[in-house]
Amino acid sequence: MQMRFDGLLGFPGGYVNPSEETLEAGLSRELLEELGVALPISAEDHVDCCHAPASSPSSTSRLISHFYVKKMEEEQIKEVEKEAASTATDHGQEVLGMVRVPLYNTKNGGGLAPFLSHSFIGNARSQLVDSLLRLDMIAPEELHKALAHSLKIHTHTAEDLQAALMRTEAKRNWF
Ligand SMILES: O=c1[nH]cnc2c1ncn2[C@@H]1O[C@H](COP(=O)(O)OP(=O)(O)O)[C@@H](O)[C@H]1O
Repeated sequence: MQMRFDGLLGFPGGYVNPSEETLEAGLSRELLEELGVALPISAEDHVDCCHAPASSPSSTSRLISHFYVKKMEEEQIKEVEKEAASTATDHGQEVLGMVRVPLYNTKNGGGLAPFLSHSFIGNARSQLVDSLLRLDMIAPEELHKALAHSLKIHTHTAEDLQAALMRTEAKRNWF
C-alpha cells in the first residue's frame, strides 16, 4: 500500500475518465506515475466495483470505484519499491512512500492489528481485508483477531496523543 499526500493509507490508483481511456489503461498510467513502473493491467485483474461515497450527505456521486488485484513475485515487488522511491514522478508529492502490510500478529498485539487501526482513504481498509481473504493470504481467524484488536487500539493511543498535544501547547506558550 502507500502513504498518501493526505496522510491516509490507500492503494495506488486514481481518477480515470472512461470516455478518454479504458479503466485498465488509466490504471496503468496512474501506476506509472505513482510506482515508476509500467505494469500491464488486464480486465481479468478486476475484482470489485462499487459506488464511491458522496463527498457530502446532500450531494450525489457519479464516481465508481474499481479495484484490481495483481499477484507479483517478491523480486518484482522489490523492483517496484525501488522505482517508487526513485523514478516515480509522484514520489514525495502525491505519494509519500510505499508500505508493506504486516501479515502477522505478534504476541504483544503488534503487526496487522495496529496497521489496520491507521486511517485509510475511502473503503481501502475493506479492500485490503477482502483481498487478504480472497487470496488466502492469512487465516480468517488471524484476520478476525487483528481486526477485533485494532478496534481497541485508538483508546490506547489517546493518552500519547494527549501528551503530544500538551507538549505543543507548552511550546506555543513560549513565543
Ligand atoms: O485505495 C483506495 N481505495 C478506495 N478509494 C480510494 C483509494 N484511493 C483513492 N480513493 C478514492 O478515489 C478517488 C481518487 O483518488 P485520488 O485523489 O488518489 O486520485 P488522483 O491520483 O487521480 O488524484 C478519491 O475519491 C478517493 O477517495
